[in-house]
Amino acid sequence: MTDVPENTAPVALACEGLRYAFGETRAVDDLELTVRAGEVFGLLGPNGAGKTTAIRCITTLLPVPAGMVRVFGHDAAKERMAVRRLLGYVPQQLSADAGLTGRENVELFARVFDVTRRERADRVARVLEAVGLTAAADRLAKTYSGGMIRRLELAQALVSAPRLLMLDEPTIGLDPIARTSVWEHINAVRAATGMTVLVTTHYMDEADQYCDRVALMHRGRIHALGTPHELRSELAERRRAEGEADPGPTLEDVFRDVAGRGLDEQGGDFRDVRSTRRTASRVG
Ligand SMILES: Nc1ncnc2c1ncn2[C@@H]1O[C@H](COP(=O)(O)OP(=O)(O)OP(=O)(O)O)[C@@H](O)[C@H]1O
Repeated sequence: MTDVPENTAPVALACEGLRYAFGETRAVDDLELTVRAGEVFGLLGPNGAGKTTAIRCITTLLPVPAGMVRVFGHDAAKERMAVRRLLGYVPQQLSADAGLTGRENVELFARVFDVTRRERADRVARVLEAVGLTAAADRLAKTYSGGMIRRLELAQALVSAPRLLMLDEPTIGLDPIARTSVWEHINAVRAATGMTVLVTTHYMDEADQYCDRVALMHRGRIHALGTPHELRSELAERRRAEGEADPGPTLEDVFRDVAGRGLDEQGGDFRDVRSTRRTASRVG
């Protein structure tokens, strides 16, 4: 499905016919996606849908063997460094070093991203403040809770002042209070900077609450796309037409409707995701 939203903001991310296969497995299969500048865009889908693979292609960690990925007009296959400079990325795996303090962790990223020496201390202090870690900045990361680790990783990704922030399951394994806190910090930075956010999550309630638009991905492709409200309304409408009395479908109902039986076949159900992030428990 090609998406050209009415939103006239510049295109932050465009994937056209993106494909990536691991041997016989087509992890990403003709992916078409347009994310506008300033959006919080949710890429949803069951385990194995291809979300992480797509993110790795966009972040240039995997090549783009077929199709096109553009980040603010830069071709991810041909202009890898230009794309990397525009991106912040928080992967599913742990990216913070438990043996360093919060501040040292962020400083490391600032150096990797060539933040000038003159700017560095100030920039590091600002992102630590933006994620609510100023008071804990000089404690070792191994003393942090899972939620603090996630916010530290957010600070690491923010220190290069990215225009597109990519978050792969930023709240997995966190308690509801920590989840809310992570989202509040993401939203505050987005409001302050106009940054675009692409996020994957298995939590439909979060997607509904915090994403401007969502795409439901299944077997490498986008099967539904719109605002959470639009997707819920479409399903409600369809169910009414079929004579089904429905109190109002949730985004989870939409997800089940789209993915259908495929979920069971794959053995992956977003509600059954128990793959609690190792990082938080290991370090937190
Ligand atoms: N390194 C790899 N080698 C072989 N197959 C892989 C590899 N990484 C992913 N795959 C396969 O590619 C498909 C897409 O996986 P991917 O991790 O992108 O899905 P996902 O939507 O991010 O899943 P999850 O929600 O569990 O993170 C799956 O069938 C997966 O088994």
